Formats: sequence, C-alpha cells, structure tokens
Amino acid sequence: MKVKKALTIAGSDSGGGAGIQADIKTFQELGVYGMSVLTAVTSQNTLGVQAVYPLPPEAAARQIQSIGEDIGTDAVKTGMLFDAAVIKSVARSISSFGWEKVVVDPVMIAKGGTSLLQKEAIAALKEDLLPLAMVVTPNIPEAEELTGMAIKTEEEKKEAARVLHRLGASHVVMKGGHDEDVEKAVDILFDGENFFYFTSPRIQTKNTHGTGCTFSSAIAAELAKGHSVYNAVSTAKQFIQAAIEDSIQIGNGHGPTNHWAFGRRNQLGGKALE
Ligand SMILES: Nc1ncnc2c1ncn2[C@@H]1O[C@H](COP(=O)(O)OP(=O)(O)O)[C@@H](O)[C@H]1O
Ligand SMILES: Cc1ncc(COP(=O)(O)OP(=O)(O)O)c(N)n1
Repeated sequence: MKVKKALTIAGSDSGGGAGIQADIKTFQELGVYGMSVLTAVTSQNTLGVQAVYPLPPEAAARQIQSIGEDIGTDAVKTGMLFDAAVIKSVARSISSFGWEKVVVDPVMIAKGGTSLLQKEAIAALKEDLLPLAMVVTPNIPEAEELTGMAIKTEEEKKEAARVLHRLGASHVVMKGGHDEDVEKAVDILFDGENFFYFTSPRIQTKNTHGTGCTFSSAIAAELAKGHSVYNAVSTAKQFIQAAIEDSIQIGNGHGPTNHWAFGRRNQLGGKALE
C-alpha cells in the first residue's frame, strides 16, 4: 500500500487537545501516516499549561535524522519550538533533507497565557524558518509579533501578509480566530500576488483548545496528499469548522476540538454528530 506521510515537529500537550497529539490525530483522520519529532513536553490540560520541559536542540536534530534517513516525509509541519537553538537546529535539518512542503505554525502563547516561545527566539523564526515555509499560519497576535505592526483592519492584515511573504514564506494564511467581535471567522490566504478569503460562521463555544495546531496540521496533511495550497487551506478550513462545531466538553476549562467530526460527518452525508 502506498501511503502519504506527514511529520509534525512540535511540543507534547498531555491533555491531548493541541501540540503533537492534535497533529497526529488530524493526520490520521485525513488519511496520512503521521510521524512526530518532540521539541518539548508540556504538562497541560483544558485549564492551561502547568509546566514546560524543553528538550535540547540535538534531540530534535537526531529525531529528524532518524526519520529523514529511513522513512522520509511528504510534508512537514512545525508547531511549538520554544527557543532559538531548537528553531535553528530544525531549520538546518529540514534544509539538509530538502523538504519543501513545510507548514510553519508560529506558536507563541497558549490560550491561558503561557509562553511557548521565548521572546528572543522570534528573530530566529523570521530569519531561519520563514524562508523555508511553503505556508505560514499566524494568528493576529503572532502576526503582530513577527511584523512589528499593530493589526486591526483588513488592510493591515493584508499588509502584514505582504511583509511575511517578503520575509520568505511563499504563502501566508492570516487566521481570523481571534477577531471575536466579528460574526464570521475569516482566514486570508496570500500567495505573493493574490488574496483569497476563507469564511465560515463564528461558533460560540469556549472549546477551542488546539484550533491553530489542528488547522495547520490539516494543511500539511492535504499538501502531503499532493493538493495545491489553495485546496489544502480550503479542506483545513472545513476540517476545523466541523471540529469546533462538534467540540468536546471535557475538563473544566477550554475543551478540545473534535478531530473525528469532519470524517464522520462525511460518512453521515454532512450531518453534525449527536
Ligand atoms: N469560534 C470560531 N469559530 C469558527 N472558526 C474558528 C473559531 N475560532 C477559530 N476558528 C478557526 O480556527 C482556525 C485557527 O485559528 P485561530 O484560533 O486564530 O488560531 P490559534 O489557535 O493559533 O490562535 C482558523 O481557521 C480560524 O478561522
Ligand atoms: C504543546 C502545545 N503546542 C501548541 C499549543 C498552542 O495550540 P493552539 O492550537 O494555538 O491552541 P491554544 O493553546 O490557543 O488552545 C499548545 N497549547 N500546546
């Protein structure tokens, strides 16, 4: 059987809603063989992040080497990288294997406010990783950090996308999950020339833990299958919409999105799950 493969380079979320766990579940649901390179272990649940245990940069390099020298991958997604040394090590390893379908989710801060990226690592993210990105997927606060711009209006979002494209990312998706006063969740894709809008109804729920991780890993899975960036983002948007609509009420804080909703709905002809 010929399978497509995707690799996530990210941190572990013990609660299973974000990080490596969200990525692997998404890969599986989208029919892609998932592999993981761990950069940090977090003690985390629906209430937030209780502790972060970063791994040394050699650990990431060695794991990537093990995968690259034997199995290979059709696409890569990066998530929580925590510090500059890990970012540089990951960028070197990705370049050395010549992997091109790279989705960079520039994870900075978890929902409860815990930092998942050191402030001084932002320069490395811009200089070392963005030039390798086929797609970068910032939320608005992340785009503000990366560009140094205050982003409020649609024109500012488009200008930020142009700046990130100039920094080397071939496609930019400006995610609209944080525009809570807007009725729709609007993500804007920029390919260096044109802007494309992906719009869905905003779902009123507190269970949005892991939305960014799930969205970016869905893009990586679709790229691994050979789809265009536009089609990959389009499927990822449908995947995350279903995952939030059918989100899971567990724990006492922000519950996780539902990774099996998209596939099960397709089996049920589009109906929401009971
Ligand atoms: N309440 C919501 N309703 C519908 N879509 C949402 C909602 N919140 C986030 N999204 C979508 O989830 C994806 C991740 O966005 P976002 O939450 O901004 O990322 P992050 O988790 O990195 O902050 C985007 O496609 C965004 O439009
Ligand atoms: C280990 C780990 N990686 C990334 C995140 C951030 O996930 P995200 O999808 O942005 O979701 P929220 O944290 O905003 O719920 C994380 N929390 N943990």
